Amino acid sequence: MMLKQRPQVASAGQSRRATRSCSRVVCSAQTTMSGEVTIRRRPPHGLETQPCGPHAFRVGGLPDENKPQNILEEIVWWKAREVEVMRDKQPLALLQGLAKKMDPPRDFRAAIAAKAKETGRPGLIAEVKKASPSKGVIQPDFDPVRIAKSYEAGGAACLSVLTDEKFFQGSFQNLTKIRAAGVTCPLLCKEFIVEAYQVFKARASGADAILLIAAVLPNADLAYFMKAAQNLGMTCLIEVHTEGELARVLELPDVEKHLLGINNRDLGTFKVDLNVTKRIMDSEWGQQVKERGIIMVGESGIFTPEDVAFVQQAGCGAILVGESIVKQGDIVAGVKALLA
Ligand SMILES: O=P(O)(O)OC[C@@H](O)[C@@H](O)c1c[nH]c2ccccc12
Repeated sequence: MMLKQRPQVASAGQSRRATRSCSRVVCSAQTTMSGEVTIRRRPPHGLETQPCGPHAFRVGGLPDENKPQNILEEIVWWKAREVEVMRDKQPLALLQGLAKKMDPPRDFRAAIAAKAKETGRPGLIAEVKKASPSKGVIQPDFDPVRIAKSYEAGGAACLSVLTDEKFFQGSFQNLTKIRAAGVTCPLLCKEFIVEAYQVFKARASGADAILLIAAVLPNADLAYFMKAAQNLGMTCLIEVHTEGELARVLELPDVEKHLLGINNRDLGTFKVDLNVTKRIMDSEWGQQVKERGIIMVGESGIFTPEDVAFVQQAGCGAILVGESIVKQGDIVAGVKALLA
């Protein structure tokens, strides 16, 4: 099959100008087509200038460009520090040893494909989610193991477990606990991965799959983390939010062996719009996803069976759902109703 050309990517000079002219918001028109990474991995004047990490020391009075442009950038800057601290407590060599001793990972992609085939509906990745930066606490009565078991009983194909502590009130221990409780669904480690260290941490905590965010990671990093995950037997869910990002990630080697996802939530503005999935799947890049048989996951803002039908119609073979099911009194019934 002929691979079509990627949309024009703005030159480095153009994109620097664009970043400066819209400092605090993500420039949707610009990023929709280019697919270039606009998230900066470090504050321009260094991590010591940020209120992140365990060190109270902080340089004040610096220019605005040293403030994160949106929540995603703030999270990524925090992660840089968090990983340093984790590495001090648990060196990589130790983690690699632990990862080796784990039971082999389960096939995340196959579980989704099998469930979709069995039910004729998109395979559900049900998210164990206590809180989020946009909604605050979603489920105050948060028992991760009870929630995970209910998701499985309700018919989820796979589970997603948020491990970020600061912004989502999750933890790696939740992942470990859910795995130890005998849940058989494959587990996705929902983390903001910026270092290979976190890939090993995910596997050592019992994950079968990891999330990689195209808005944060250029293709060289995505390819590297995909290799690291593959070497450990894990699958990747590569998340995009624009046509340009999709065009870019479709060039990654072996991408068919993994999953792609479209996040309906703009992580710059928190706006959720299911039409993002429809628009991207209707583009020539969405067409390519269908032709190459890649499983696309519709992510975020899915509340009703009509929403499920809408993203299925758009071409999604799977859905990633948190809020609408985690806040149900009867989670088993809630999952069944969503998939009805
Ligand atoms: O709670 P919702 O709207 O159903 O969304 C779930 C999931 O898609 C969302 O939590 C998510 C999608 N991509 C992410 C990346 C990081 C953190 C969280 C996410």
